[in-house]
Amino acid sequence: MTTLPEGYRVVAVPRDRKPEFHGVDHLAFAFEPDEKTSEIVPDQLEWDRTMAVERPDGTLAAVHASYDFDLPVPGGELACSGLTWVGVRPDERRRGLLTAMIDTHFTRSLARGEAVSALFAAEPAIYGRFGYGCAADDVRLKLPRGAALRDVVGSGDLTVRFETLGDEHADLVHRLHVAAGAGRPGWVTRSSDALRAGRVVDPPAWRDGGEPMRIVTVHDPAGEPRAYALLRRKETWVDAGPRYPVSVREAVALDAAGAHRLWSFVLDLDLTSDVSVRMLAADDPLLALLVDPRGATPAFGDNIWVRLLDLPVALGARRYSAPLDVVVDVTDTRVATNAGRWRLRTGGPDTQGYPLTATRTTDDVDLHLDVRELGAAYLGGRSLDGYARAGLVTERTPGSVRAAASAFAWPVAPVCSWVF
Ligand SMILES: CC(=O)SCCNC(=O)CCNC(=O)[C@H](O)C(C)(C)COP(=O)(O)OP(=O)(O)OC[C@H]1O[C@@H](n2cnc3c(N)ncnc32)[C@H](O)[C@@H]1OP(=O)(O)O
Repeated sequence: MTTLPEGYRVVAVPRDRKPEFHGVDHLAFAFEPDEKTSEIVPDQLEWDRTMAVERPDGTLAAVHASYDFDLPVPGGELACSGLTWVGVRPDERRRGLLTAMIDTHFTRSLARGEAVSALFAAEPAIYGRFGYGCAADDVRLKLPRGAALRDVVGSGDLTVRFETLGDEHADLVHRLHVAAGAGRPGWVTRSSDALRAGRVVDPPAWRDGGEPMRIVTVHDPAGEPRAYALLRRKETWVDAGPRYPVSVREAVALDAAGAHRLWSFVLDLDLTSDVSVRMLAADDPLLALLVDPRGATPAFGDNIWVRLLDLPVALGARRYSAPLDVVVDVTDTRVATNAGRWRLRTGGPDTQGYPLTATRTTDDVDLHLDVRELGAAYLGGRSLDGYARAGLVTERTPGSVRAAASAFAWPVAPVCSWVF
């Protein structure tokens, strides 16, 4: 049932309505790109996945879009609808427009065979009500210049290049990004040429007084790239001398030696005082290598949010860390086909872990939970046991929460390294 005001309707937005689509987003997010920025930044939207709410007079009141992604999950991956560009005109807020768009998004995603949706939340209070669970934390650091790292064998054999980031780096960045994230749940890669190109653009308006974006690449003795960081320094002088901050947009490494060489270089740039980096996995090698992690003032924030749209397909697409046989009673107020009792039973393990089948059942319930908590636990980085302690998962059969928590947990921490 639509929540829209009378006369409003959800419509698809073709590319020739791009200025109107962008116009709503500019009002919602309070920005207006200059001409040069619009020229430089590629159009990353997929125009068969752009939707809006149209007012009775034919103008647009709200927009959203999605990307066609493959979401890496523990031991596998599956088709995922990456919700993005959600915006409602300020004078149309709190009239149910987002709610209507979410229902459209779910219906269209399911029709395309996308069993999950994922997003980054502009504000964390928005999406839980729609069944999205925050499935990963990321770590943010502010490292003092010269922060010491533990030794890694082979780091000294690697060489570093420092260049201005340009279109010519798009391929290298994409290749290393894909390879470095192999096996990491949540590590969505840039799935189109436009998204790949968008990662290496740097319009002057984005620089906030800093230098153009640079790229540090680390190479093995054969010249093959092993790691990169995209970063910007900002010229800053105080009475005591230079205090340039360094801001890292993204840093990935294929192995420990690459990570060590990369960070050794980035942490030792002349004139600088500190290095800020965001969106690291909770088990990123940098955190293990730091001699004084406390000195890096670690903070964490919500990273990727996941929504199960087709429960049996989604749960069947990943692997599990331990055998499991439980009956869960799932509440889902928006996708009725997910709600109710499911038996989750694993089969014999393969090389990735234990496969699982979710089947309808009328057997007694072992535990109750909402689809939001299932989404949060889906990538293996959030504990169902922790949610039970918070009263968000209810155990009927003693031991069932612990069993489910052990099975859903995964040894590699989930994270997505970029906001889509
Ligand atoms: C994936 C992404 O793209 S994230 C980007 C999201 N966009 C933005 O933050 C841009 C600025 N904000 C907006 O455009 C809008 O305010 C939106 C999209 C956040 C919400 O759109 P609305 O049409 O106002 O939402 P809608 O009226 O459907 O609200 C549904 C419910 O969510 C609640 N809600 C909506 N936005 C928020 C919020 N930012 N914080 C807390 N609650 C919220 C509403 O109060 C309402 O609650 P209720 O059902 O208890 O009454």
